[in-house]
Amino acid sequence: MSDTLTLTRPDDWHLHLRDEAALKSVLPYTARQFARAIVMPNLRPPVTTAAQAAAYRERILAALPEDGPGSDFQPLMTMYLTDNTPPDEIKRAKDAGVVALKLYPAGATTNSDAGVTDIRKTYATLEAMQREGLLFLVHGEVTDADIDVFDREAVFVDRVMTPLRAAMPELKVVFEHITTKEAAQYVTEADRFTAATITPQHLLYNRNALFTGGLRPHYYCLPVLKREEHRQALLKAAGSGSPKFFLGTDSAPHAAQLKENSVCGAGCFTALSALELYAEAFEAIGALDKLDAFAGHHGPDFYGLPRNTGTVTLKREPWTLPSAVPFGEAQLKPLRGGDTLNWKLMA
Ligand SMILES: NC(=O)N[C@@H](CC(=O)O)C(=O)O
Ligand SMILES: [Zn+2]
Ligand SMILES: [Zn+2]
Repeated sequence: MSDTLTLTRPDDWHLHLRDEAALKSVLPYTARQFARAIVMPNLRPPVTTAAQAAAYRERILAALPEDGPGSDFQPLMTMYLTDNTPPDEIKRAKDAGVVALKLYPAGATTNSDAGVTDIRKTYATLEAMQREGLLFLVHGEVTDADIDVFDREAVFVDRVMTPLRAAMPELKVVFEHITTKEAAQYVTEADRFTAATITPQHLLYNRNALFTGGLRPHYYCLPVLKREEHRQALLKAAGSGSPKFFLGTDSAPHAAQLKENSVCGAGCFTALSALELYAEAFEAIGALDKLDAFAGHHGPDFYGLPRNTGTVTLKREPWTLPSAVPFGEAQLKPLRGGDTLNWKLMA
């Protein structure tokens, strides 16, 4: 049993950085752990144009430390797809360095009001993306009122993913933050144009974590945690070594007072200890040797980007995760805050 784990410098392929003071508070945590991250566009208002994405990238770069660790962090920008994103915006997006567009089914999650009401309305724009080589990142849940919250992802596979793949076979699609055995199986069996990200919380917890000793808002994210059989399927997929599965934390900060509220916002904040949490999950299934490729190879390979050079080191060294950190004027409570973690990322 090794006490040191050396990994290719990893990237986070699904991240929420927010904006302004919140951005300044959370960015250093990710910049310390990851070389690059795919930055989600669900700001208020959402990042729907190439110009907005370019401006957001400048605000992120301006919030980075000037030198030292994390100063070379690279944000990879995305745009928020709406029913009305014009196909000719895709060329402008590509020229502005945008790498992907994001599907939020209207009403599915945090800041998704401007999301897509019917994916068929966006097909002309998706065709332009397929042509230009931009990726399509999907929050894979249907939002129909008659579908049980726990079934939203499995129903999405049948109703949206399957027809989408048939209509747009060479569009690279990332099924984001998968949570079910149905999604894991779909991606496993799909061709090389389909991949998925998996979060640390969906590898470490099943839905019991939401209710242990009372309602636990900091474990609430979307798609919501599922039954143990689904967690097992995700662990199997992540630990399989398949290049279709890669790291995407979905670290999604919400002020503590909005999590610990009568209506709790969806999102788990994990940026502070992301690699440590993944190491814990991979170790639990005896797959630590698969973490390097999951965290550092499969993502850039699928996106068609170079792998990072350099390495990071995790040591088996217990440390206590802070129970809260500043978040602009507010406070932010990390998932597992106050707990002792067994792995520690070395500076
Ligand atoms: N995952 C979440 O629970 N929340 C994300 C949105 C998302 O990724 O769906 C957020 O922006 O807070
Ligand atoms: Zn999402
Ligand atoms: Zn997300």
